[in-house]
Amino acid sequence: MSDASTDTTVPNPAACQTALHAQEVVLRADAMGKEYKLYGSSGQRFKALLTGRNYHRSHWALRDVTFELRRGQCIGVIGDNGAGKSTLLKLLAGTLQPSVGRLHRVGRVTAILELGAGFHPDFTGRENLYFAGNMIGIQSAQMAELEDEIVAFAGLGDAMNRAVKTYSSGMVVRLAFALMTAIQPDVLIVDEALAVGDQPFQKKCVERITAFKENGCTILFCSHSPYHIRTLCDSAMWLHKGQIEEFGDTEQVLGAYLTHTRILLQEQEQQALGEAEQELQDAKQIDTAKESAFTAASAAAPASQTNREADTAHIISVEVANLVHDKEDQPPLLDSRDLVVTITARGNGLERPNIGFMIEQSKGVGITSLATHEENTGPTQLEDGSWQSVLTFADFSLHSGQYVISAFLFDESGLVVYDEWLRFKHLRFLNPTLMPGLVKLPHTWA
Ligand SMILES: Nc1ncnc2c1ncn2[C@@H]1O[C@H](COP(=O)(O)OP(=O)(O)OP(=O)(O)O)[C@@H](O)[C@H]1O
Repeated sequence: MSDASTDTTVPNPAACQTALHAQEVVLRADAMGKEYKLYGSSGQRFKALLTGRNYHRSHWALRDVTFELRRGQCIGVIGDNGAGKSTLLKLLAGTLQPSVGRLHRVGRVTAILELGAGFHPDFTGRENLYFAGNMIGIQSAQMAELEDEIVAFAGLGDAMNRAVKTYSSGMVVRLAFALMTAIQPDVLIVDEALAVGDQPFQKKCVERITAFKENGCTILFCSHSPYHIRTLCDSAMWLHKGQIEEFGDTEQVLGAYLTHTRILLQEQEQQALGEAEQELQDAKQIDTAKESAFTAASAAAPASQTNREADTAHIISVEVANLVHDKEDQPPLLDSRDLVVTITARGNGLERPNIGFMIEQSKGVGITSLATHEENTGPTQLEDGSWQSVLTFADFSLHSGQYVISAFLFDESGLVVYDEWLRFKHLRFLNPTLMPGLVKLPHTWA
């Protein structure tokens, strides 16, 4: 406990901007650790208080964490559930104190962690800008200048004049994000915030974070999405059981982490081998239900009038050509050498969306993922305004087996996932070969 310290110099952004320069260390953690004391009961906690003796079990959520962040770096933090990511972010944000080690922060650090935590429920949205703004170092005079822009970004209209306790959680999130990012900080700490709010708002959040990055803001970004980390971050940190397992180039760290998760997955699969067949059956039933529900909805109304809101971007259909339902108890057979998948989607206003595709073995081993923004080949707009991509694998090279297809709809930048149909279409493929393995990859012999 004794040697823990947090050293914080803050909120004068203008002064900080001039004081800082590229390559300057804006945040340094030195042998930092966080211990949680776990008591069997409140009685034990009480006894410990009275007697000063230890009645707790120690749980180190983080141990020996040492790293530094330089100005302009964008770091993605990944790790399994319980690896210590949130704990690290809270320590860096200053909402938790380290049990051991030191943390040195320079400049304005803004954390988007527990959105809305600083609002007073009885104050209106507008009053809360001044109230909560004050708590994060924005004085009234400065807030008066920022107010219009924050109100416009939050997009809450007249609700700004209602008490925050009457807001939905989505509205609180909008107000909180708009407020927290009204001033570009030196360090921005974001915990999965891209997953909040509705589609257009998510997009605005991503655009704002990207703009901060381009302006030299240091960003520490925790996400379960390797895609977001790959796209936004130049370095990645893999936390494992409270310690830094790897820290460095995004691709290398993501590669190591994905290998780790694949091994975990395989181990789980081995254990659940017996259950897998059952799952397959269940998944098939869900497919059939989803497909027939969709067919019914489409038959009843044009796509734009199904039970989704017309202005919400979404996938309309995923069709695989040449599937033959030849066996009752098995997924349909691909009766062709080519796999041709047609994905149709409703976009968002005038924006040209992007479309993604993934194929896995039925038991969960990923084979390949593709997306139009990765290959600069966006979908085509149809006469009714929807968007369509047709993906063809000529001479499909997978070996015989059962596979499952997922489809994704992204925004124009590829950073916001508008819709996903996970493990939606199951199929069987027969490709007799004498050789073991999963796929015949393109190759040459010499
Ligand atoms: N307040 C607390 N008291 C006791 N243990 C805690 C507390 N908060 C977190 N922990 C424990 O610390 C460890 C790290 O938790 P943390 O929330 O930082 O992990 P995480 O990587 O963010 O997980 P997830 O991805 O599931 O959000 C976990 O074992 C968790 O159970």
